[in-house]
Amino acid sequence: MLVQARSAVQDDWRLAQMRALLARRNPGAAEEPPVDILESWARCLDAGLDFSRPVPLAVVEDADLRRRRDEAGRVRELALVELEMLFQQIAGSNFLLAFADTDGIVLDRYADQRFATSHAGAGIPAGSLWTESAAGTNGLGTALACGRSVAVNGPEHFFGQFCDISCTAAPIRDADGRIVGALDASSYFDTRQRHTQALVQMAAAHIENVLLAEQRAAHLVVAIHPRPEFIGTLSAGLLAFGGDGCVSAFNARAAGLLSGLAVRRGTAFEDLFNEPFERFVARLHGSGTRLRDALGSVLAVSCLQPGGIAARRPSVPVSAPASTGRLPRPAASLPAAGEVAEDAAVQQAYTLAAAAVRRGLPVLIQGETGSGKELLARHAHAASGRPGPFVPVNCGAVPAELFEAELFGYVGGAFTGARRQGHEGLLAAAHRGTLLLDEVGELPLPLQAALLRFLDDGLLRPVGGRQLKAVDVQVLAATHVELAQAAAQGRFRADLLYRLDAVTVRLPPLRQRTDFEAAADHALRALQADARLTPAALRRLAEHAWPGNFRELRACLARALLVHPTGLLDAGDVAGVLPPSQREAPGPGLSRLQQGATQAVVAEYRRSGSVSRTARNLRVSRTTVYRHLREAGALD
Ligand SMILES: Nc1ncnc2c1ncn2[C@@H]1O[C@H](COP(=O)(O)OP(=O)(O)OP(=O)(O)O)[C@@H](O)[C@H]1O
Repeated sequence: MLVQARSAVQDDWRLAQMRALLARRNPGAAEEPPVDILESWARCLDAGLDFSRPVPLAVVEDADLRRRRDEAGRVRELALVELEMLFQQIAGSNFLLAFADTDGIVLDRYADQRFATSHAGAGIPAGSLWTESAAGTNGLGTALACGRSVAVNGPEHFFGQFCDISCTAAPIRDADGRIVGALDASSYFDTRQRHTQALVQMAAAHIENVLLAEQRAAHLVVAIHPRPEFIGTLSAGLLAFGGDGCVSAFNARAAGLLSGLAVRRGTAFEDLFNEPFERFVARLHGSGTRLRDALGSVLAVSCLQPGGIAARRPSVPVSAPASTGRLPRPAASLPAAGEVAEDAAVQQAYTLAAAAVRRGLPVLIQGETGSGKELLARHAHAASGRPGPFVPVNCGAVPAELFEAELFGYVGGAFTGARRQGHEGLLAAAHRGTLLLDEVGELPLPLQAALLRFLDDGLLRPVGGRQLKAVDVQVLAATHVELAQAAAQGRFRADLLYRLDAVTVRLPPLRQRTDFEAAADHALRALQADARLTPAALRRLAEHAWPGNFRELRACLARALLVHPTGLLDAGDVAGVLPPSQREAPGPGLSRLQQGATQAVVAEYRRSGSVSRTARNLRVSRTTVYRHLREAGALD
């Protein structure tokens, strides 16, 4: 395969050169370089690249980047959700994740703060071009060129300038088997992690499965695996069949599980399995169907999508997705009209929470009071597609001694004051739905143990009763305190924290949101449809720290409308209803609210690195930023 057109002698010579160079670059490496790397080096040499003369990284214009993002459409949407999931899984390990289109151009990147600002991380901006012919052997370019997942470790990069990073990338294919993009994870060579390649491959495989089902919506899609418990996981093979009984799409796992048989688009069902297609369809159940392949192996089969075939045969029910559920589901749920979510961090929180609940993972929602945690939880429930109800419970509002009975239910006469007929409890009420444990940090310690036990086995033990009851509940938890800190201080069980925070989403406080003006405008119009804030009033509101977030904002505006029923509010009008400490000129002995505002300004200044950016992001004047920075002694 390697440089087939050349003579064997030339090949040997070039191969020896490449091996020698790789060995010189990486003297510690004992192993022979992988064949994908050697082949890639050969392609780079054929393309006329010279490793001693690196070319500058090419970056497309903003307009081109925007057009490409639009064109990537659904694949990009799915890739962003996967990148967010990956980001959570490998967070903190100093890496960068990227999605690139088929031309090798990075459309989106997610990075650890540390890596993003490092020399290597800053070298992989959105819009940068990573084909082999432009950047030599590298994760994205090489995965796109060879059509397989690859890891390119440090010195295996063709150009020396990338030798301190490691990339692992996987191409994404659509239902027709065409490459439609690629995912990549890059980190410093010396801190690379072994499991990253598997995670990236799994993310790409999941996108491929969703594309297969969506692009063959009118076809029968089945999952196959030798062991029924693996149906519904990423190890299952997927096969789509058209009405003619021929394969119309398949994933790589299906080809692997049916190795030895000619799995191709167009192959007839009967060439793969020992049964006529029509008979198979007639007896196909949601799950638990068995099927013998043409080589005699028995497979468990489950119908994921009946397609048009169900219309002809109403006897084909769709199996319920397993809780590992990496199966196609509706698109991510973003807030509805009337709710404000233009801020990128907020949108990311919504998308991530939706992606997590579709996989049945617990989600921990972190955010200040009134920042919209419950609203986000309601959206996550809607996105999960679970048929049961959404049940919110405020862990701080129920007296500790009654909480166990509230949560797990009780049998009649279990304690003084108990109802005669007993009470089913909130977890039972949330069966097949979602339970939100709001202010979960307030959960009394003994109840934390009971909740942990429930999360482990899904069984309810009603107070005073003996009978266990199995329920299916998606648990979400919300908190305004840092639970990790509470766990370190022994106020919260660390093992419960690990169960609840499989995925953590953070809602930014109102003062850090880039959509603050829209939020204020929306809150005002919800109170009085024809009311309006002047630009000066908006600026004045943006200077306030809003420790109570949306709730405080609404209360302030309601007060302003009481005083000014005409509804046209100027800076002075809103200043008049802000808490007193916010109206005074700042002086020594700052109030808590002022301290909050100062902290917010300092945090944003440290994050963005400039006074102008801080002013723009927080929507306050540069003078205000300077004032707070001076107060905090944060100006050099
Ligand atoms: N993005 C938004 N757009 C418009 N209104 C919002 C938004 N987010 C929250 N709100 C409104 O703000 C109020 C508080 O929201 P929510 O109860 O979800 O906050 P929370 O973080 O759960 O509060 P707490 O910590 O006090 O429980 C609600 O009335 C909600 O409708």
